Amino acid sequence: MSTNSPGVVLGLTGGIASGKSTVSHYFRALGVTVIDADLIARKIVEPGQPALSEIVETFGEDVLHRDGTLNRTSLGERIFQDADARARLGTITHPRIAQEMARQSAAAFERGEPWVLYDAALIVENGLYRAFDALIVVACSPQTQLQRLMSRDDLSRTDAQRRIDAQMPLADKLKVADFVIDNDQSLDHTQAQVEELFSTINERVRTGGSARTPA
Ligand SMILES: CC(C)(COP(=O)(O)OP(=O)(O)OC[C@H]1O[C@@H](n2cnc3c(N)ncnc32)[C@H](O)[C@@H]1O)[C@@H](O)C(=O)NCCC(=O)NCCS
Ligand SMILES: Nc1ncnc2c1ncn2[C@@H]1O[C@H](COP(=O)(O)OP(=O)(O)OP(=O)(O)O)[C@@H](O)[C@H]1O
Repeated sequence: MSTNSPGVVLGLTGGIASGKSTVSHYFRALGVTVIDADLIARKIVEPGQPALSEIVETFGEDVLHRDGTLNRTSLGERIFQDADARARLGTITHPRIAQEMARQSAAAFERGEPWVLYDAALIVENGLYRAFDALIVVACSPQTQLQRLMSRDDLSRTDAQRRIDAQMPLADKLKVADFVIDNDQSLDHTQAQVEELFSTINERVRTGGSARTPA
């Protein structure tokens, strides 16, 4: 997800179900272009796409529905409990996701937008945080994360915990954060933080061409 871009690109990350999409929604409402890795990850595995053929070669026909679409539950069961399988899937999907994210950010800069946001769960895991002008980490307590994941995706405690454990602990992501959004409280509380951060970023980009805290 290296950006190499002419404009300012911020990363937005955090653990599964920590609230990245929720935060993205509030940034979008303020007019920010948010480039969503999960959405792109879905598009690149549509029937006919080369990534889907590579997934079938690697994981077998069991990861397909009868109609030829990807069985996400089946692939999820394989990869969330097996680090090697996750790595193999990443070699198929991540370069393609990165390429499409770069294409979308270039289009936003062509339109004259001063900065864009990349929403992706694995920015820190993949060592890509240095490629961003600044990194926003969405945080909530482990209990909140587990409860929200179980209820959103209708998962058992064991399956939800397995998905959480497939990612780096929040504490490690916080170490490399430039900005933290606390999403352990109400949605209003989160929205207010996004609005304040939006002003801070705009001001820094306008005056310094970067979103980081000036040295
Ligand atoms: C395994 C798949 C099919 C499961 O699909 P499912 O619909 O159940 O989940 P969804 O795509 O909505 O992902 C939900 C969340 O799971 C987490 N997640 C997804 N892939 C991974 C992974 N390889 N490692 C760790 N966490 C992951 C992320 O927090 C993501 O936001 C899907 O997640 C996938 O294709 N993953 C590979 C692409 C990828 O790495 N995506 C992460 C964004 S870069
Ligand atoms: N502050 C909040 N209060 C109550 N519910 C919330 C709050 N923030 C998020 N949620 C809910 O928690 C769930 C997870 O949030 P969200 O989908 O935004 O997380 P995410 O980080 O984008 O997840 P993923 O990593 O799977 O893409 C959703 O059902 C969402 O509606």
